[in-house]
Amino acid sequence: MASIADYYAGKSVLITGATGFMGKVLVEKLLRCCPGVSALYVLVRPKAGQSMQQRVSDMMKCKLFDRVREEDPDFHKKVVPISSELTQPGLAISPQDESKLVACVNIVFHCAATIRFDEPLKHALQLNVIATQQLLSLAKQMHNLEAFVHISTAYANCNRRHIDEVIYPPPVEPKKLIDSLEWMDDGMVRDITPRLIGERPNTYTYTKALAECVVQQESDKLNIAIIRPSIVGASWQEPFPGWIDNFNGPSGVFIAAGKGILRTMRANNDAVADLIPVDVVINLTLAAGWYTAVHRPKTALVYNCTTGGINPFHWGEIGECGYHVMSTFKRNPLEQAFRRPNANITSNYLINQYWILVSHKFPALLYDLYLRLSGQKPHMMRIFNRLHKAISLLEYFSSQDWEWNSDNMSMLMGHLSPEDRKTFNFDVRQLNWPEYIENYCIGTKKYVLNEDMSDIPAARQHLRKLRNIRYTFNTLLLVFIWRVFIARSQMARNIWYFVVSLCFKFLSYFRASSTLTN
Ligand SMILES: CCCCC/C=C\C/C=C\CCCCCCCC(=O)SCCNC(=O)CCNC(=O)[C@H](O)C(C)(C)COP(=O)(O)OP(=O)(O)OC[C@H]1O[C@@H](n2cnc3c(N)ncnc32)[C@H](O)[C@@H]1OP(=O)(O)O
Ligand SMILES: NC(=O)C1=CN([C@@H]2O[C@H](COP(=O)(O)OP(=O)(O)OC[C@H]3O[C@@H](n4cnc5c(N)ncnc54)[C@H](OP(=O)(O)O)[C@@H]3O)[C@@H](O)[C@H]2O)C=CC1
Repeated sequence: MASIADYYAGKSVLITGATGFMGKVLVEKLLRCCPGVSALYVLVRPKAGQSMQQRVSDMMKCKLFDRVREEDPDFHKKVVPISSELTQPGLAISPQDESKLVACVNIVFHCAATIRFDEPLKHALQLNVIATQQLLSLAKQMHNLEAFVHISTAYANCNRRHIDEVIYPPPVEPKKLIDSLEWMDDGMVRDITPRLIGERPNTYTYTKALAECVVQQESDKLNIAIIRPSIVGASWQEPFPGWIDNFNGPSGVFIAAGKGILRTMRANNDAVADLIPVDVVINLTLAAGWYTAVHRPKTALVYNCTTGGINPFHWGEIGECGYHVMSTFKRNPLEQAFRRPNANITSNYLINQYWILVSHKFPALLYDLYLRLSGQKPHMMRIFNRLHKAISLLEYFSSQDWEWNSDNMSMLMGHLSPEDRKTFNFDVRQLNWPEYIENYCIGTKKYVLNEDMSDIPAARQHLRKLRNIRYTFNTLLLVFIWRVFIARSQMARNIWYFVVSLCFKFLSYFRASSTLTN
């Protein structure tokens, strides 16, 4: 049987969402590990004053492509940008481009989506569901299509605790919802959104569930695979450890903790933190494309691409006295930290609220006061308000536990040759979590914040300065408390002397007993 790279040789691949986090890794991996691939057609829209050609060419200049660039300097010639706005009728693809795609595409990878948790329902529906429907219509016209791979999310069915590799009945028939929302104005849609999404936390997971249903409706006409990754994080191994380029999911949280801004977050210490490295997801996706095209399963196969059932890692381990994240950021500090990194995880709502007040709001207020007094514009409270909004949207996922069946992942691994298992490794049993989290944190510093590792001594010096400021502040606070509350009242003074003499007695006792033992 042909290896995965052999299978992709000579094939034309269509990719949506190629400029996104996962799309980029998919493009890079295909070009590097399937050098025989004929062409990658990437559907891209112009954005922020840049043409789609410019965007794709800028994308391929980024560090992620360094390895493939070294191996084949002409790699970019295989990437063919196709202008497309997925929210428009016909995906806004020109008739010429459409004919080209219909004639030559062999495999489709549909990665594009809005992944925002606060997306208005109409827009999430337009992009995540209607665009998927339109892409499927285009795919059905393709003369040589062998596989259609749809990227969903493991949280599409987060209203369930146990999630099998099946497509569950949708919360509503997608067509009915599309027809109803068409005539409603934005205000009306906003009002009924909570009723519609029901037990799901946001429009993202809701529309991704509807998209799966839309994909299933075409499964008798196309060879379909659905990939459901959990929380996609930085790369584990490829093209190098720790590659990440955005603030989504845990990345923003790690950065905020590393900057000393985030001090507390609500999570269930015993719940599984189902992170999955992006390179694992992409390796599985490419292998699933190969398997779908070669084996042509009778029904659409769903792959829950998760780690919890195989190599579980828990929120408590991330926050274990802030062990991995905090120690990494203390050794490799982020530049211009607000405070020394020291974040804690708690499942208790009240304790979390207390720390938000004491460790977030109070320092922000003090800092803004300092900025005001020194004639600068205050901004810290605004940053904290944004942080609290983001955290409140993420806490749903860090406070609960899900159990995903990932039999199809194991089944697929069983079908790979030993060589393919190495090249397209998605065996997460080998993942060493502390090492992964350390590389992840360093990756946020290097690739998201674009900070230079050579500036670490200066950043450490800054942390030392912050520690001295804290010591000075605490001493001043103690003196203030003494002067205002203790020095003025005889009773408070007596209690104070009592506590101090008790401490002194304990100290003398321990010193004496340790001298005796020696
Ligand atoms: C140390 C203890 C840590 C313990 C806990 C650790 C981990 C976290 C816990 C939970 C993670 C759960 C994640 C569940 C994922 C479910 C899986 C999925 O299927 S989907 C993918 C996940 N999707 C997301 O993560 C998207 C979430 N984001 C949003 O929805 C929005 O960004 C928002 C949170 C609603 C904020 O929207 P807002 O309009 O306010 O901001 P923007 O997004 O437009 O950003 C504006 C600007 O700011 C930059 N930015 C964003 N976040 C940060 C940040 N944390 N720090 C600094 N800067 C940030 C952003 O890049 C934009 O910049 P620019 O304008 O230049 O592009
Ligand atoms: N990141 C994660 O943690 C997880 C992601 N997933 C799924 O993986 C897939 C990829 O996610 P990820 O890479 O993180 O997402 P990104 O937000 O990084 O990328 C989204 C991609 O979709 C494109 N896109 C968005 N709107 C349009 C539009 N109107 N027309 C054309 N293209 C558009 C974006 O293009 P542009 O650059 O022009 O904006 C971008 O290339 C999604 O389907 C998501 O649901 C699943 C589980 C977890």
